[in-house]
Amino acid sequence: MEERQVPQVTITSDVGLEMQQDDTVDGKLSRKLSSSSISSTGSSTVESEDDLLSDSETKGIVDLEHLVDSVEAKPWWKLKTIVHWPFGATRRKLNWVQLAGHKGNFKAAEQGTILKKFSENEMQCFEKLKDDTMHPLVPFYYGTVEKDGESFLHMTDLLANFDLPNVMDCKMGVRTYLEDELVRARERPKPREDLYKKMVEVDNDGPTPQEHSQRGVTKPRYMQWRETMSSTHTLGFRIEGTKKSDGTCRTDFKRTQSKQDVIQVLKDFVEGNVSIIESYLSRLMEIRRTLQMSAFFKRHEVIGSSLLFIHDHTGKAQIWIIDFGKTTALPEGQMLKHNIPWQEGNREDGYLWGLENLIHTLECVSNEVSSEETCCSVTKENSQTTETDGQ
Ligand SMILES: Nc1ncnc2c1ncn2[C@@H]1O[C@H](COP(=O)(O)OP(=O)(O)OP(=O)(O)O)[C@@H](O)[C@H]1O
Ligand SMILES: O=P(O)(O)O[C@@H]1[C@H](O)[C@H](O)[C@@H](OP(=O)(O)O)[C@H](OP(=O)(O)O)[C@H]1O
Repeated sequence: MEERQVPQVTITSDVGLEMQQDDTVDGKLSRKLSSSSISSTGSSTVESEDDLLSDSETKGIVDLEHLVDSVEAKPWWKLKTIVHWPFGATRRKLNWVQLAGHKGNFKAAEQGTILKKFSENEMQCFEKLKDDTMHPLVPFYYGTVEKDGESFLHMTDLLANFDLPNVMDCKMGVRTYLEDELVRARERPKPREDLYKKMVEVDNDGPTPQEHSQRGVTKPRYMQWRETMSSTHTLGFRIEGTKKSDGTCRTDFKRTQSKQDVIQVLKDFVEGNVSIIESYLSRLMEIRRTLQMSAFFKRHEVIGSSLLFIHDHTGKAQIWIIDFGKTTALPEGQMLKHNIPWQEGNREDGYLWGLENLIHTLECVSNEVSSEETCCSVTKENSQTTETDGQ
């Protein structure tokens, strides 16, 4: 698969953002996304499908606009829920990568924090998560901030404590759209040309003859196609993107479907480092334990949420649960199992089933890497024996 150089984005607290390389995202010129492309913030539930635009250039290294005018200048925002705000900021550098989602959704903030475009739904999730066992698994949430009528969610930048981090976004669950979206599309089908184009780019045989002739596909149809093309359908998770410390960034995993293909991507991501794999495995098991105990998790349909894997050369490896834009509360008294098949109406998301498969897939990576190491050391020993024999 194609690998692209990642432009280094340097963010400083006093001078804002400096691009050290060219302003490209996945090899194309980055551009501002239409403000209507905010469906990931949860607002798609109230918009008709044709109000939404999509952007195939949304993933990769992003030009994070810094909203702080200067360290000395009076900050423009109004903190609604202040937990902690380190105003005595010092100059810092940050290489930031956005592996999924919509471009323009994130802004740089001070000292290890970022701002994400406000979504009422996600905000409510963060508020509820404060009192849940899942709290240590999600970015720390500081509250909302406002600027010129635009609101943001202020949270920990999970990359901040890593040195040249390797990052991977893994979208969890067997379903990536809300049941509501399906109902709306059925009542008022709105074929979208942008989604049609994205589909054709990957597979010209993807659209039906009718979709070809109208040059449009509906959102759920596109999302379902994405699920079946990738491992979402078969494994309950899919890799959205990876960025490695050497600067290579890959977001072209739309056809990464088989377990063996996923193993290959994971292996490449961890570069055969057994200790990193072990750290990730133990964190995944901790996540599984925590989710099984979480009241929040039981009472929410978790759609489109990702596990963000981060490790660096120091051996530090961690995973967090991110993106609650489409995580929605169930009616009072209803609970989900998260590991049974989805049937329209039951709102099951297959999250725990996907997590189980992800753990198993990573264990396969561990086994493969270990057996390659054993195989290598046996080969080495043999060649040493041969060399000695030959002397
Ligand atoms: N707290 C964080 N710290 C560091 N990186 C983050 C954080 N939150 C998100 N990211 C980066 O941004 C990407 C997109 O995040 P997220 O999924 O929250 O955005 P989104 O626009 O809601 O996405 P989608 O449209 O898929 O719902 C992630 O893949 C990750 O690379
Ligand atoms: O990964 P792709 O192939 O680029 O497809 C996008 C991806 O599935 C996003 O998760 C989705 O946003 P939501 O999760 O917010 O629905 C977006 O919908 P959109 O085009 O309506 O924004 C899709 O276009």
